[in-house]
Amino acid sequence: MQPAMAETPEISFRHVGRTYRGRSGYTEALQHIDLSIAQNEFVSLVGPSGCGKSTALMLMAGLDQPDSGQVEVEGKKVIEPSDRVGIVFQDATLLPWKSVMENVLYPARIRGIPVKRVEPQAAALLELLGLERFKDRLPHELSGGMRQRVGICRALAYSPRVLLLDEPFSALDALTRDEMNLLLLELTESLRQTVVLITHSIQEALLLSDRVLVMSARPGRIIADISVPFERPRRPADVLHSPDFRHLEAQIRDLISGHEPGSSARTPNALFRQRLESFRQQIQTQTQNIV
Ligand SMILES: Nc1ncnc2c1ncn2[C@@H]1O[C@H](COP(=O)(O)OP(=O)(O)OP(=O)(O)O)[C@@H](O)[C@H]1O
Repeated sequence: MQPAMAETPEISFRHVGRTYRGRSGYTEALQHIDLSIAQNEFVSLVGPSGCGKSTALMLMAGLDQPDSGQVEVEGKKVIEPSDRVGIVFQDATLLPWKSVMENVLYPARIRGIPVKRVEPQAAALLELLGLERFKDRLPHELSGGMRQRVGICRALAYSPRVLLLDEPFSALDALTRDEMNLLLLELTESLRQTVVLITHSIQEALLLSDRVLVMSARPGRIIADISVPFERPRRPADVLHSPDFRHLEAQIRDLISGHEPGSSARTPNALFRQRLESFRQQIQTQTQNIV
C-alpha cells in the first residue's frame, strides 16, 4: 500500500536546475525538476546514464547546491549535509585500516557526537544485517556484499529520517545483489524510513519502491511518475512473476529508451546498429586474414 502524502513532504524539489561549469564548457544536468516524496515512501529514480540521477541525490544530501529552485528536506531548505539524511554509494568506501564497528562509528567521531550515544544502535544494526561476528574485522576481510551492508549500517547508525542509496548494489554479482535486495526490502519495510534509490535495474526499482520516477536523458527532467501497485510486505517471487510487473517493466523500459509505452522499442538504435555492423565486418576481415 502506498503511504499517504503527509502535509509537509519529506523531500521536495521546486523548479530545481543544476548546471555544471567544467573546463570543456557547461553541462546542464537537471532542468526544472519538481518532485515531492512523502514520509516513509520508497522512491526509485531511473533513467539513462548521465541524466542527472546522482546530481539529484547530491542535492538531497546537501553535498551540492542547485543553481535555480529549492531543495527541501522536512520542510527546510537543504544547505549542507545533516544527520537527518544518510547516504550509501556504489562503493561503500570504508576506511581500510579501521574495523567494521569503527567504520560505522566514524561519522559520529568526526562530527563530535559522543560514540556512546551511537554505539547501541550501531551494534543493533550490525546484528540485524548479519555482521555482528565481523564487527572487529577489517574491510578487506569482508566480501563486497558485506562491505555494502556495513555502508548501510553506517548510514543508518544515526537514525536518519531519509536514506539515500546511489546504485548501492551495482558492483555486486547477481546472486549477492538479489540477496541484498531481499535484505533491503525487509529492512525498509520494518524501519519504514524515507528511501530514495538510484538504480539502473528496473526490476530492482519495481521490487523495492512505492513509486518509480523516470528521468529523461540530459538535461534530466521527470518524465513519468509511476505508482507501484504491489502490496507490502512483498515477496519477490509473487511480485516478479506477476503480469503487472511485466507490464510496468516494459512501460519503464520503453520510456527510458525514448519511446512511447507499448511500442516494441527494445532494439538497438541506428548508430549502435551501424557500429555493430562495422565491428562485425572488422572481425570477419581479421578472421579471414588469419585463416
Ligand atoms: N562535478 C561535475 N562537473 C561537471 N559535470 C558533471 C559533474 N558531475 C556530473 N556531471 C555531469 O552531469 C551529468 C549528470 O551526471 P550524473 O552523475 O548526475 O548522472 P547519472 O544519471 O547519475 O549518471 P549514471 O547513471 O551514469 O551514474 C553528466 O553529463 C555528468 O557528466
